[in-house]
Amino acid sequence: MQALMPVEEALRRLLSAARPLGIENVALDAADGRVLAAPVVARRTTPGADVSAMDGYAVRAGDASAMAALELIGESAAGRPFIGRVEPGTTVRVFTGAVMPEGADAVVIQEDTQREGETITLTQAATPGRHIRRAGGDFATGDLLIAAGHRLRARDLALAASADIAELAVFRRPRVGLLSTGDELVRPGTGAGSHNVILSNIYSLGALARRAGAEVMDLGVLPDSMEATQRGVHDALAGGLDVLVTTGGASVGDHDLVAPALTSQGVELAVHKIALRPGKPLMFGLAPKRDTAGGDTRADDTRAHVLGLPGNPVSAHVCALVFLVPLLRALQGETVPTQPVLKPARLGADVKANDHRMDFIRATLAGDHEGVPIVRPLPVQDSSMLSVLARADVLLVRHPNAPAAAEGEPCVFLALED
Ligand SMILES: Nc1nc2c(c(=O)[nH]1)N[C@H]1C(S)=C(S)[C@@H](COP(=O)(O)OP(=O)(O)OC[C@H]3O[C@@H](n4cnc5c(N)ncnc54)[C@H](O)[C@@H]3O)O[C@H]1N2
Ligand code: MOO
Repeated sequence: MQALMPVEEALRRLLSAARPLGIENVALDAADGRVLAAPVVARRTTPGADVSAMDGYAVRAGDASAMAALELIGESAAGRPFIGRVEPGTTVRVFTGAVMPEGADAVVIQEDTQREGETITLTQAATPGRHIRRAGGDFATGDLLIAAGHRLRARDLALAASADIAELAVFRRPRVGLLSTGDELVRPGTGAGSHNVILSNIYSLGALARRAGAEVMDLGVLPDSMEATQRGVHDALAGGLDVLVTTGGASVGDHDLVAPALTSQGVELAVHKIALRPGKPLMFGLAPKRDTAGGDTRADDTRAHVLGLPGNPVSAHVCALVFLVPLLRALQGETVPTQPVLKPARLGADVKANDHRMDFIRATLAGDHEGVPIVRPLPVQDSSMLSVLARADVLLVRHPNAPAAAEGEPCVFLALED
């Protein structure tokens, strides 16, 4: 029997071929979830001046003891500073965010004062520097705020905006095509016969790919003929994709035509069959260079990445989590670990010794053992059963040839959702 390639080696080959795609500028409100291609550097100092942090009165701390009576000489509001100076014995009304008037070095909050006409009596003494936000306290012009390679979150967008930046340079979204194969497949909602299987993989793979930042296209279902599979692969590769994902037809049966069809279209398979359960028949290769003479002026790498996934829905999902999502992240310039990110847990049941395939076992996560979560395998592990996958919280990961382990022993798991 041919030795199967370890998962780590397959991932290494997949990621070593992935270069970040081109760069585009997008407005802030379109940048959520995109990966920065250039660092965000502050274009201003914030706050731009010393400002009040509270509604109250700007005073000179030296003459603002408790029960001091000060003459009110003006007002400073956010965006409308006071022109003038706080001299001894005087005060200026300030509001939150207002520039501190010259001469003042403290703010007494409104609740600690009494006002009678233009006389402000302090019921609390002022403390120097109290309730003042210093100029540049948040950041200063030229500060590095966010490094390139970072996936932007909601708060990063607000930070960039506050630094006077309206557009960000981000890596282009990968264009992913999903090509399904199998005579038996019909679309959901169309009343299929018992001999049919409902097309489901594109929905899980499409959602995972979109969440990982990709643009996803459904390229339809191919019948089980060599000619149709070759033509389908050819047409898909001609469509300017960055990643082509096929599902089904990956194994060794008479109808498993994807590997020969890919090879016939010039795809060099760097990975074919790996030591993974579920997901043994996985394939990965690079398509031939695209002919850019036909008007395709993109500057980035023109070789599409091709992932051939098994048809079994759980196998396809696990392969997408372990291979497709990291590939999409790498194509967007994110730093990606070359191994699945596994978290520690304790076993909630005995498990038997593993064979040579790395095993991703559908499992629940419940309770904890001294703060470490407890993982319990679900009783049925058939790679066709989506109800079991949906019921699972995590995938318990068993390394190749791991010995039997008892309830309570340490183990590791892969999260099913980010
Ligand atoms: N003799 C052997 N048989 C099999 C082997 C093997 O090594 N030797 N490997 C098994 C393993 S492991 C897997 S996984 C499957 C993978 O098979 P294929 O990738 O060729 O998948 P298909 O045969 O096309 O389909 C399997 C199963 O999944 C259903 N399917 C396919 N596409 C979809 C889709 N888009 N949505 C929902 N369901 C889909 C299909 O109808 C089949 O029921 O091979 C084992 N066999
Ligand atoms: O690898 Mo298959 O995916 O075990 O069912």
